[in-house]
Amino acid sequence: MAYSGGMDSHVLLHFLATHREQFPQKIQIVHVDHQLQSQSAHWAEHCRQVAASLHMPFHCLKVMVTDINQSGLESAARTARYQAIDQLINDDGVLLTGQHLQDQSETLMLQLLRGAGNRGLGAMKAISQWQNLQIVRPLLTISREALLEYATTHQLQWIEDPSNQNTQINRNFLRHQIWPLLQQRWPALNRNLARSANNLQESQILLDEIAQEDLNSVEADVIDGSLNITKLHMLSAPRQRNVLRFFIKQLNMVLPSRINLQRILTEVCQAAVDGQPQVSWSQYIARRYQNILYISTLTQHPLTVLSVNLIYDQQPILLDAERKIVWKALKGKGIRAELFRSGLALTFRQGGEKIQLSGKSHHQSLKKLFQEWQIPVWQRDSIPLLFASQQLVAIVGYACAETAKPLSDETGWLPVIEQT
Ligand SMILES: Nc1ncnc2c1ncn2[C@@H]1O[C@H](COP(=O)(O)OP(=O)(O)OP(=O)(O)O)[C@@H](O)[C@H]1O
Repeated sequence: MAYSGGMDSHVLLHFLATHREQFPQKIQIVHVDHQLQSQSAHWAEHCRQVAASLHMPFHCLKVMVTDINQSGLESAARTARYQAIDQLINDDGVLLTGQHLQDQSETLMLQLLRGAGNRGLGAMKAISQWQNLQIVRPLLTISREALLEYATTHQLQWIEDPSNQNTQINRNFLRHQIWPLLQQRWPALNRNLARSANNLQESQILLDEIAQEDLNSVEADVIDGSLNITKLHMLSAPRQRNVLRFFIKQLNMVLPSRINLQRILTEVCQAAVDGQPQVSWSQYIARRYQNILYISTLTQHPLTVLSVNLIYDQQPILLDAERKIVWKALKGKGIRAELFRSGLALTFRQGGEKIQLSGKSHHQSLKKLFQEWQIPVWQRDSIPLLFASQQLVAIVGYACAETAKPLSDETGWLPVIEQT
């Protein structure tokens, strides 16, 4: 469980420690030292002592908080914290955190103030996923007053982080300046707002169910990051936006702003078929090739493979951070073993390449083949090519040459691209 040293997570820690025999899994305590304040090492020590006094296993992880400009300090610290904890927890472990009812209602209000859509307004889920990390929030329906009562009854000693008083931070401004006033008028404020968040979470489930159906109808392919634009246009405008957002989330990408989402739908999807419109956001890009919308990560094409001069065996070859070439042994197909003896050269398109494809009697230009296979223009330069004695013998992932083929009862080697 994530223990900041603050009151809420201290209550959770104390409850878990005093009821540990009721939990089948072993509970461990993790504190993250963000190193953002001068006292942070003292807090870490305080947390270690509290955990030791309750005989709980304790880990302290030090992190560097970066990328503050884009997301704000609170969010950058959270990302660094989750990344560090994710490294610590096993695949079957879950992380318990101490957010409570007021945290939930404040989150809803903060999302409302930034003009969030349905998903953001659903605020925090009792069980959610951050990359591979499963996060459980057992206190989400419990009021801060009830937690304070527990902490006082058990004489807990917690840390008051001075930055919690800084009303330059939006959440603190709401908490200290706005909430007391609202609560005077609406004593059930937190429960009511949390109920709204729950209702919105439920609406989101329905929207996701619709998006899931629509994903099939637009022939979305998560491996390629592609979908069919004609099919997309058969949906109503809100459904187009809904399915596109859902798809981008499935690709594990940051969602574009509403404006950029709309630009994808108008500028990219409605452009002339031969146009090359694109919209980029964060490190992602949406492009169109013919009738297909492609959404991908903007990667610099690394030419590291050029350091692999010649290939003599069927070992996997690392192309870049995401791709490798592996060899599939097949009877009568691919590249015959003998060609490896003098070495295969691996490179990318330079222009003017020709190949006689397996089963064909004539040569065709690579450019024509790429067009015929409808390979998006921007992907063409990153398709690995294999040469044997200056002759193109394989367009990796697509086809091999007739001249490289083994005899029908001989084993050949088919180069295939896999994710690393
Ligand atoms: N430095 C940290 N180390 C470990 N867990 C943390 C840390 N900061 C926050 N958390 C976890 O995230 C939850 C929410 O964080 P938030 O910043 O809202 O709380 P806090 O005011 O710092 O602490 P608390 O919620 O314990 O009073 C905490 O309850 C705790 O479980």
